[in-house]
Amino acid sequence: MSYAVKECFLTLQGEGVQTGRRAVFLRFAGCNLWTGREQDRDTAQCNFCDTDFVGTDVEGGGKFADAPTLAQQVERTWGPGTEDRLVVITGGEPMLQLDPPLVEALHARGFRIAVESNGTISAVAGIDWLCISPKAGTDVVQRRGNELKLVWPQMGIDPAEFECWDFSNFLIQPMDCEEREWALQDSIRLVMERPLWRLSLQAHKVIGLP
Ligand SMILES: C[S@@+](CC[C@H](N)C(=O)[O-])C[C@H]1O[C@@H](n2cnc3c(N)ncnc32)[C@H](O)[C@@H]1O
Ligand SMILES: Nc1nc2[nH]cc(C(=O)O)c2c(=O)[nH]1
Ligand code: SF4
Ligand SMILES: [Mg+2]
Repeated sequence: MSYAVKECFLTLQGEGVQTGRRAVFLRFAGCNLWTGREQDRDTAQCNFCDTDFVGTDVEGGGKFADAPTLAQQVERTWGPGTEDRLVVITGGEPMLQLDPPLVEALHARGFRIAVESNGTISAVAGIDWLCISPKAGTDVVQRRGNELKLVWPQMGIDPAEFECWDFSNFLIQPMDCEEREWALQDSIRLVMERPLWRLSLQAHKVIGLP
């Protein structure tokens, strides 16, 4: 299978339990909950997205004919060193494209594979760190993973409904939006009330990394 990649770049993981780790970000183009066009945002199933995932035009992006070619691009982006290699596969929705051959090709090059997914498509086997971020009104089928990261606030979602799902970590991430100060304060309130949850700030935005 070929892969449509928006961008591929080196940065620090800015979200969740792995915050601060050096990682190659592989961002796939396309999502099943929004077209990515601003004129469709209001009617989309997910309408607070902070990411441009349309096209294959940014640094390291493009169409990749097969898994080894794409894994080679990830390896090139990591640079020298074979220790502690980490790739974070995101999007758009990565589970539209991530498949067993790509998992195998990345593992063969010594990468641990982290994935950021909305959970509406079952995750492929072999992922080393799975982050699921549920969106209100969607059918989340992937109810097991390493971290559940809920962007907050979202109308029509009660965090309590996730607490029996099979995750090792539960995170609340304030929504980056016009009302971000209110989103932060309400996230703090929620974590204070429900100590199972931890606050995830988008550290990369604070320190000015992509
Ligand atoms: C751009 S999404 C791509 C991966 C996947 N489609 C998903 O939604 O999990 C990456 C992460 O950013 C989060 N996110 C998106 N928009 C956000 C916003 N405005 N504020 C805070 N987090 C946001 C998502 O919930 C997800 O955890
Ligand atoms: N530095 C950095 N960390 C991130 N963690 C999750 C991201 C995403 O867009 O999926 C992201 C991102 O876009 N940049
Ligand atoms: S599901 Fe993820 S990529 Fe898709 S629109 Fe929502 S936050 Fe953005
Ligand atoms: Mg991002």
